Amino acid sequence: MIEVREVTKRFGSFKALDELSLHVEEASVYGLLGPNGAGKTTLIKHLAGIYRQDSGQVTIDGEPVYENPRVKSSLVYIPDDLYFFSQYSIDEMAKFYAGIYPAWNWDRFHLLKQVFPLESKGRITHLSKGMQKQVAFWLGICMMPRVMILDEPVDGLDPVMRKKVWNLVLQDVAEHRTTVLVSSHNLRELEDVCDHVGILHQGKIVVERELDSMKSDIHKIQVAYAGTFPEGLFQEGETLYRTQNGSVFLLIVKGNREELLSRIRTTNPIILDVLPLSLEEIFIYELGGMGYEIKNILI
Ligand SMILES: Nc1ncnc2c1ncn2[C@@H]1O[C@H](COP(=O)(O)OP(=O)(O)OP(=O)(O)O)[C@@H](O)[C@H]1O
Repeated sequence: MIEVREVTKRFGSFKALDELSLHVEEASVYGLLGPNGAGKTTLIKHLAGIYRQDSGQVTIDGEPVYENPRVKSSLVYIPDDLYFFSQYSIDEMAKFYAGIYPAWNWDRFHLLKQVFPLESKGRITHLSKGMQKQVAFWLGICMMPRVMILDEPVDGLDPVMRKKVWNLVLQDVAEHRTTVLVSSHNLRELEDVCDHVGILHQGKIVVERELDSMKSDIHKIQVAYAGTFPEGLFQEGETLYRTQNGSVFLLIVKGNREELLSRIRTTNPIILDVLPLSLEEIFIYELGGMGYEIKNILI
């Protein structure tokens, strides 16, 4: 389990993380979203034990991460900018990691040759960016980590390989209770794999939600009336958004779906439809409701 408590990190006088708190349950996948410069990589480098926070705590399974070899030996960090020893082949890199990761699994390494179509004797640094990313996952998965920290993980991978890589990671979450934190700009990508998503903005988590409950809690409703809109139909805070086109109203409302619908029916609408709502729309309306400049937060 990953726990970040009131962490602040300054670079000079600039506060990159501002009393940030975050919690990731064991065997779950947490998606970290945010615009450029929000602080995602800075946070991730704290989780990987590369940066030391100015204040606050960063722990994994209750132990501080920074300068803690025991925690690091069960943690895999796949950064956006990968690094491999310049002369090493995949086989040589695997031998190197096998020597430092106690849970390294050679059977997995050989089995995964079927998934990653790469020549394991060639130099890694001669491979393309996407192929090097495949190597990072191949080796990372063989370390049998308890925690995986992934920064823009599938950036550079083709769609087929993205799917394969996510399948492997999610299989470990299900079978080995691996805990995953993944940063991305792509909400659509996170929607398929995460069970929690947090949005980071100017060094703070501004929204954090469990995806299943979020989707069942917010609704897009189209409704039309012969007369005027029955003001007072919704309580304060229930309506996140309302727009009117002639006699038709488009509403984004929070609450129990059946309860909301039966309440609306009592006002005798001439049209009442529930429309599909994407995760992206939910975040946009929620953030808008909180007074954030949405276009600056979600891309
Ligand atoms: N080593 C550093 N020295 C000074 N400022 C830094 C340093 N690292 C990060 N920053 C600043 O901290 C802020 C957060 O940077 P960070 O790389 O964490 O953002 P990010 O959310 O990962 O952005 P992106 O999506 O562009 O990768 C930025 O304003 C950046 O300029």
